[in-house]
Amino acid sequence: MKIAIGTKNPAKVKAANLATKELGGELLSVNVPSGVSEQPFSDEETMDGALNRARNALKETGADLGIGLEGGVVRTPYGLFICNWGALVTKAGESFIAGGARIKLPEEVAQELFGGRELGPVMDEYTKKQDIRKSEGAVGIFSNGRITRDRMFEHVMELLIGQYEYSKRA
Ligand SMILES: O=P(O)(O)OP(=O)(O)OP(=O)(O)OC[C@H]1O[C@@H](n2cnc3c(O)ncnc32)[C@H](O)[C@@H]1O
Ligand SMILES: [Mg+2]
Repeated sequence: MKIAIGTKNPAKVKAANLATKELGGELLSVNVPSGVSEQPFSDEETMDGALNRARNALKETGADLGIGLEGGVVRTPYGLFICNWGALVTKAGESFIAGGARIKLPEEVAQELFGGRELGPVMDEYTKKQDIRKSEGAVGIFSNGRITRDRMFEHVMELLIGQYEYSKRA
């Protein structure tokens, strides 16, 4: 079985390794367009991004399964929260979707996003570190390291793999 993930981001690829561990086969990673803005601003847009990445990864590689993981933000009455969505699509055209953990962004970070900036560079500036999005992520920083971005996406992967398995049960 060939499984393709639509990104080269190491935090996402690390999480996607769970698919080959659980289902067997090999993992391919390819950079594909998400078809949504660089900084998705709603659940719907972030879900679309995840699905597009999964479908594009499948198309690009001819794999059996395609995976897309996408990060975004959502406005709530309690502030701006990060949101995360994953999609798994099969060659036969089935698709599964699952969501990940949410955590509120500090007001000063949220203001930068409302100003049109992307979370990735804003987080690097805020933490004075480089490429936070490829390691612990905003979720790791603001949860004091308890839930890192790869672990958060691993949880999404468990939900995707589980739904796929459930659909195949005898
Ligand atoms: O290479 P890709 O797969 O695009 O990985 P990415 O880190 O850019 O991830 P997304 O496109 O899914 O995320 C959309 C935007 O939100 C940023 N982002 C999302 N989650 C983040 C996190 O946990 N920490 C830092 N930046 C994050 C990210 O850098 C983008 O600007
Ligand atoms: Mg991106």
